[in-house]
Formats: sequence, C-alpha cells, structure tokens
Amino acid sequence: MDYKNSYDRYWKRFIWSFIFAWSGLKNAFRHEQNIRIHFTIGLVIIVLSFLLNIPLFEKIILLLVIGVIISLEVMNTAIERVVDLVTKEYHPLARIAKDVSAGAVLIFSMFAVIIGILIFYKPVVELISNYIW
Ligand SMILES: Nc1ncnc2c1ncn2[C@@H]1O[C@H](COP(=O)(O)OP(=O)(O)OP(=O)(O)O)[C@@H](O)[C@H]1O
Repeated sequence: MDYKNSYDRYWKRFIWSFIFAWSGLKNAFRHEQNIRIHFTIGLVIIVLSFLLNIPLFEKIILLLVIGVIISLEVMNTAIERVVDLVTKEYHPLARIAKDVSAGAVLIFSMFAVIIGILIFYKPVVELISNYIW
C-alpha cells in the first residue's frame, strides 16, 4: 500500500510539474513581446521550409534552432523576473544580470540567422532564378 501511495504521489508530482510549467509559459508568452516575435518568426520559418521543400534533416535543424531560441527567451524572462524580485532599485549587478542574460539570447539568435541563411540561400536563389527565367 505504501508503494501504491508513493507511486500516486510520484505521478501527481509529475503531472503537476507540467501544469506549473504550462502556466509559466502562458505567463511569459502573454508578457514578453520578444517571445511572441520569436514564436511568430519560428512559425513562418517552418511554413517556408515546407513551401520550399527543404530536406527533412535541415527541417530538423530548423526546429532545433527555433526550440533553443524560444527556450533561451523563456529562461531570460525568468532571470529578469528574479532580478526584479531582488531589487526594484537601480543596481549595477541587476543591470549586468539582465544584460548578460539578454546577451545569451542575442548570441544564439546571430548563429540562428547564419544557419537560416545557409539552409535557405540555395532554395531561395533557385526559386528566384526559376521565376525570372
Ligand atoms: N534594477 C535595475 N538596475 C539596473 N539596471 C536595470 C535594472 N532593471 C533593468 N535595468 C536595465 O534596463 C534594461 C531594460 O530592463 P527592463 O527590465 O525594463 O527590460 P527587459 O530586461 O528587456 O525586460 P522586459 O522584457 O520585461 O521589458 C536592462 O537590460 C538593464 O540594462
């Protein structure tokens, strides 16, 4: 019976952790413009990858990159909230924490742009040349 109880507790905790995570995502999506922008760009990229017949392996890379960027944005939001919780006053460490956290998103976004150009360059050039000739 003890085993049964702890099993139930384990699954309840597991399910509740998803509910809490979903609630955090809803909050971040509602309040963070950058997350909405990255989400929209991600959707556009996925639709374009189907329209331009991008190979499956490259589609998987694009999905991975989009997932990492949105996750980084969510993590950046969490750091911003913790900093705001610690101090509402101006503090050089608060500035550094927020700026460094935003810097992490910026670095990956720049690599994402390079990956996007490498993947889309050839199909887009082919599409344009087919359209012109
Ligand atoms: N408590 C603080 N002390 C010092 N500088 C701060 C503080 N809070 C914010 N800043 C600076 O202001 C910038 C903008 O911060 P703010 O929290 O307004 O926007 P954000 O970090 O982009 O968050 P949000 O996306 O919610 O607007 C930060 O990147 C940081 O440089």
